[in-house]
Amino acid sequence: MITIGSTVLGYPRIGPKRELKRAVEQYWAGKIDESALREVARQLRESTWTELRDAGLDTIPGNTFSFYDQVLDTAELFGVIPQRFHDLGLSPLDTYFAAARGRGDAVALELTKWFDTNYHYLVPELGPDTAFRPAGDKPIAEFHEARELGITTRPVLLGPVTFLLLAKPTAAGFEPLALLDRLLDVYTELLTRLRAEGVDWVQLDEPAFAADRTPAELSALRRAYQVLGGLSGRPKVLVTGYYGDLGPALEVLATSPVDALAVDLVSAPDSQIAAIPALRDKTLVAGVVDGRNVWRTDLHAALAKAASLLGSAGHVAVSTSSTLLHVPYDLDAETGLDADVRARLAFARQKVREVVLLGQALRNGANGEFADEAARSRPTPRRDDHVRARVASLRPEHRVRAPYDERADAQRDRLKLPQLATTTIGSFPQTGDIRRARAELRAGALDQAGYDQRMRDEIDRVIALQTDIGLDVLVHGEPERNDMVQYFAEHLDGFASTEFGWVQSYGSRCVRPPIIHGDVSRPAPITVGWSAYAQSLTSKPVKGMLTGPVTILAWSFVRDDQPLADTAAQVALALRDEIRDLEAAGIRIVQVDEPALRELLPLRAQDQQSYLDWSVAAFRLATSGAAPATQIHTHLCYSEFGEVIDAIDGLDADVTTIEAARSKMEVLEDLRSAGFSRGVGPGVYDIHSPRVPSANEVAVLLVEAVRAVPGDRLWVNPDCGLKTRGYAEVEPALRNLVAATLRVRATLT
Ligand SMILES: Nc1nc2c(c(=O)[nH]1)N[C@@H](CNc1ccc(C(=O)N[C@@H](CCC(=O)N[C@@H](CCC(=O)N[C@@H](CCC(=O)O)C(=O)O)C(=O)O)C(=O)O)cc1)CN2
Ligand code: MET
Ligand SMILES: [Zn+2]
Repeated sequence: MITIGSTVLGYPRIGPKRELKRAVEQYWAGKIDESALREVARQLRESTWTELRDAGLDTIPGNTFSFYDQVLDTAELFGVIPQRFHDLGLSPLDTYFAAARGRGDAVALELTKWFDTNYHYLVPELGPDTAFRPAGDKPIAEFHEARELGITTRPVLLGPVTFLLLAKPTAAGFEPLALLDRLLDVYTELLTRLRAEGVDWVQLDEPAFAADRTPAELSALRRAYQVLGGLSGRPKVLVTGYYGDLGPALEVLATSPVDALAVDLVSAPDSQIAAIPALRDKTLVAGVVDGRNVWRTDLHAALAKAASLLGSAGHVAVSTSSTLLHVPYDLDAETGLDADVRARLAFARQKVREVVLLGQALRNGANGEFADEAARSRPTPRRDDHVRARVASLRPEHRVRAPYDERADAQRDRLKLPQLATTTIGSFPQTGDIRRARAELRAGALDQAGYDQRMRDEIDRVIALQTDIGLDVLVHGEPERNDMVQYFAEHLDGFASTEFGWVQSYGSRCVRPPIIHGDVSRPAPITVGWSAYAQSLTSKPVKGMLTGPVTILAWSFVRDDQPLADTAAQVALALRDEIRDLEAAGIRIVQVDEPALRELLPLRAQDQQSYLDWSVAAFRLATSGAAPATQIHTHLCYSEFGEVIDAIDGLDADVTTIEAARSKMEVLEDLRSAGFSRGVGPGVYDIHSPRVPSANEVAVLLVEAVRAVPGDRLWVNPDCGLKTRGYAEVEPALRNLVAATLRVRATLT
């Protein structure tokens, strides 16, 4: 019998030194050709497979590589890249990239959050006329490519039901799930072909079932795996449902004719496994090594967890709780980490070793290597008694500001802003010059004073440009920030930053999530010097710019020895002090960004209220020390916010700027029905696209917005920061934004 043994459910693919990011961006820039790009990709796959084999895993996932995104790969595989991209007449690879990034009038597929992670996928567009066809052979080609190296892989595919649930309908009222039978036909064809090519096992990922699902969706799952499990001449099928508890889907899958199920025992330790007799015929892949965080596994506890399944399943294998896509490659690449912090960490490569040790121990009992690794010391997190005492002494009044009306009056008198005040979200383009300056500082080719001067020069330029364009509330442009979370992490105690800990966020864009390993405090002001410098250049208000506590947690690896709420309160106190210092330096408006507020929302409704309670409380703790005359803004993006609209109201920010351009201002209706009565800035410029909106387009959106929000509470701004764009687009777009505002403002009384 072919058993799974020890395995991982997926692996990073951007390259240990971001080789794929660099190659793809060079290809887009016309600096390398397709064959050079494909060679980089091939080498990355080869080194991944060889590394996983040499580490001693029993089975190795295949098809985990992607040039951009695995959901887009699936759409391509089944021939449903929308026609507008084929009409461009490009090569298959360029058609694929056009769908990812847009080209000319062919607007890109929508990019959206992947479950509760900081990864973003491209949303397939499906309609009643969608016809699937087996259009690609990526999983098959990569299977052969590995086999030629003597390595047998288990191709990983996105499961059919999750694929449909992630898609968006092209016609109102259409449910992509109605396409299930058509889609199962092409999956049937693919599985049959994979078997014929020699594939023993395939993995079908159904993470959509870690969230609440309707009875209709659960029966679609049942139907899908009755059909696929019932095929003759198919590979063995492993179905995964990671990022949480499978809930009722576990029984559905257990009673379907598939061979193996992977369960996430890290996020959902109390799963109902023992109560499901049907699992006795199946292989259970026990996800006991955390695939989403960077802490070393407690090997004894993990082994006990896996062993406890032995009576419930026909066979037990050991694995990660999810794909390893969300963790960095290799702890050994880091040379600057504190030894006590390092001793608590495991990145992808170290997690593979943990899985191997656990697999061996489950089969043959713990060996010496297992015992050594399990016994290796695990230093306790750094304690800061001052911070702990401060958090313990918090009272409800530390989370309440003066009533909004009172604040609004004080702010109106102090700021004297026009109706439809114009502003931007904070960052201006991160040019090659800015990044090079930072790289030179790191390399020692530029000293701190020289670096600071380059940043001040950039702030001079950005303030002058905004003044010339005629914006009302200015920003300093955030040139000094490598990333809106990492930058704060580098200036707070209790955080560690990595040098090479890159994790894919979308396409070629990566982040280095910081690690919150101990109690958090602020040794010195962080942003005050930059904001005060920018304010010294202009009489218009310059917004102070901070990242909020929820987003800092969401985009970091967070200690798991205390509730997130406690860590959030510590971060919030540091921000509260920063706001006080900004006020003292003459800053009149402070924006506290919370783009990840929606992202961290738990997948299951039963867990959501307690999350919303602590996250809103953390934001209020951060901001409520501000004087009534200080205007607090917040900014939200990258999600549909309808579901959390009450929480947004609960933030009690004076002004909320929110992504809206692509959804044609739908959020205004959500805000209105929630009785939201403070300032709002629905984005009128889609910064995710290189397209420059015309003044007319912006005016149309504004005319709609003034119907919903009175002019003195309506703000005009782009959807998000401008850091990923170039000046060639940003400058005309902002000029059009201001022109449109002046036009619409003139129509107001
Ligand atoms: N953490 C986080 N998550 C987020 C967002 C975000 O802004 N931050 N935004 C949303 C969308 N996600 C995004 C994620 C990444 C980027 C992004 O632009 N990332 C940059 C890296 C940003 C960075 O860390 N820059 C560093 C390092 C830059 C770099 O690559 N330097 C070169 C050298 C510089 C040169 O010579 O050009 C090198 O190290 O080789 C810096 O500026 O210092 C990239 O992948 O290109 C944008 C959006 C949601 N999630
Ligand atoms: C992803 S939200 C970004 C907010 C930040 N202030 C910026 O403008 O870049
Ligand atoms: Zn944003």
